[in-house]
Amino acid sequence: MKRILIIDDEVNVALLLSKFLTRNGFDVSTASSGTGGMEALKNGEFQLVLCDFRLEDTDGREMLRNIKQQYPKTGVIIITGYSDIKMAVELIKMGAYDYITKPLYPDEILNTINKAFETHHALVEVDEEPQAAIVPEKAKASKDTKKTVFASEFVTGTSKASRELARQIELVAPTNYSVIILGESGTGKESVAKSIHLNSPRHNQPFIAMDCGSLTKELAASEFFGHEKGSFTGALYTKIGHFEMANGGTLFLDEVGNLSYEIQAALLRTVQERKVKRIGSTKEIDLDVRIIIATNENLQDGIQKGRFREDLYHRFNEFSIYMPPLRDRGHDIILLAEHFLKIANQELGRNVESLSQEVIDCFMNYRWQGNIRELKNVMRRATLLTEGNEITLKALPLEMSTYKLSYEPSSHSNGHHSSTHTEVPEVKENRHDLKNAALEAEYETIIRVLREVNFNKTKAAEILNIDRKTLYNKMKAINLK
Ligand SMILES: Nc1ncnc2c1ncn2[C@@H]1O[C@H](COP(=O)(O)OP(=O)(O)OP(=O)(O)O)[C@@H](O)[C@H]1O
Repeated sequence: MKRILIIDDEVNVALLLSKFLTRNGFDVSTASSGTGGMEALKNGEFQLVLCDFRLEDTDGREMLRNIKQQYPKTGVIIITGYSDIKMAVELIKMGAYDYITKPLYPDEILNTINKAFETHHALVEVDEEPQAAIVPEKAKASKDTKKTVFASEFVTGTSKASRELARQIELVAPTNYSVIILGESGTGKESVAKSIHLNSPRHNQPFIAMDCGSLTKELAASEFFGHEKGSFTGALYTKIGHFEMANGGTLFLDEVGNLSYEIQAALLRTVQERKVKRIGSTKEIDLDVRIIIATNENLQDGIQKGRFREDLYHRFNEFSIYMPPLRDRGHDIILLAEHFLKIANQELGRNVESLSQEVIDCFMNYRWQGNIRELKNVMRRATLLTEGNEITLKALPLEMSTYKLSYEPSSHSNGHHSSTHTEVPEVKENRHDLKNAALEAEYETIIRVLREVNFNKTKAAEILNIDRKTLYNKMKAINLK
């Protein structure tokens, strides 16, 4: 029998909770003070303690500390009077399994308790395994590697905006809060979602990213909830949905603003009930998934126009993070550029060392509509095009060189400004010139294909459907040979 101890000095609350949990099959005892609670723990074995944060003789923090010290295997859920993210972080860091806020909703309590028991059960099993010492170590090593690899790929930045972003990630990561990440395309929303996951207690569970922007109405339900073989025409195999895949971990939903109203309703139901059923199945699967969503449009606007459900928005919006556009991240632009230069050097077997002052000026003043993703592409391409040690304006896309003509170099331009104009490739100032656009597209395609085939020109020519000689000529024309 699963044993629970409720510690609450509001006797009526304790009694009601006790009755409700007993009806649901638990063996429940109650205590009305901290001292009484510790006494009860001494006399009986409890797997779980539900403890009110405010007690007459002590508080939840103190109780948690004592219980964790004396009964480390006992799970603790704290009941608090109000939702306070700082406190949630602190309690979870101290080892609380979770916390519930008042007013108490029976379903929510039961869900949290059931989840806690599942985890508790798993822990006991690991402890009792003969190779217990090896299993957790292995698990720890792999999750630590994941974290380390990600940390080496993620540039935190030093600008005010980046420091604030880092602070918010640190604050929300350890909790179970749903998070909305708002920001322009390419600002790093998915990277931040991953960072939250990897810094949360779920870090060794799956992180599943789902691009809702590309989902058709027909496919969406299947993608979210999965389906059984034969449940509709075309369902040739059983498919596991993204909710199920992410179970225990984090589900990241990108571009949620594009989901149809029906799917939004189904999503809300699943999130509320914490259960999922594959299409064509009657079996309900319990879910424990943290949801992080991203959008580059204003969801409030979607709500007003009746395109996005307000209840779903509030369900997701337990915490929101605003991603700064790259152009507002000051010197981070250069830190990121240098980071991408290092990666491109490794990928392309190059040894390009730095950016010229003109390139730095251009980067600091450019609009970066594609944000970090655009910078990453620009750096990859510039590294490929650079023969010497330093990336110069010549290696930047036409669009950027043209853009350069419209900005005033910043004060740290080092006096090299006058020479830059001779280095700028011949481009028309009209950015919408169709010929430029066509050239640009051709350029991008050639580089992409060359990379895909590891710079094998015969293969590249085949894919591009041109003869080798034409490819050579084109490569020469764009400085690639
Ligand atoms: N802080 C960072 N450090 C290094 N690379 C980053 C960082 N943030 C984002 N990137 C890289 O920039 C690219 C775009 O990032 P990401 O996909 O997270 O952006 P996004 O805002 O989710 O984009 P979209 O709106 O198009 O879905 C990715 O290749 C990612 O690896």
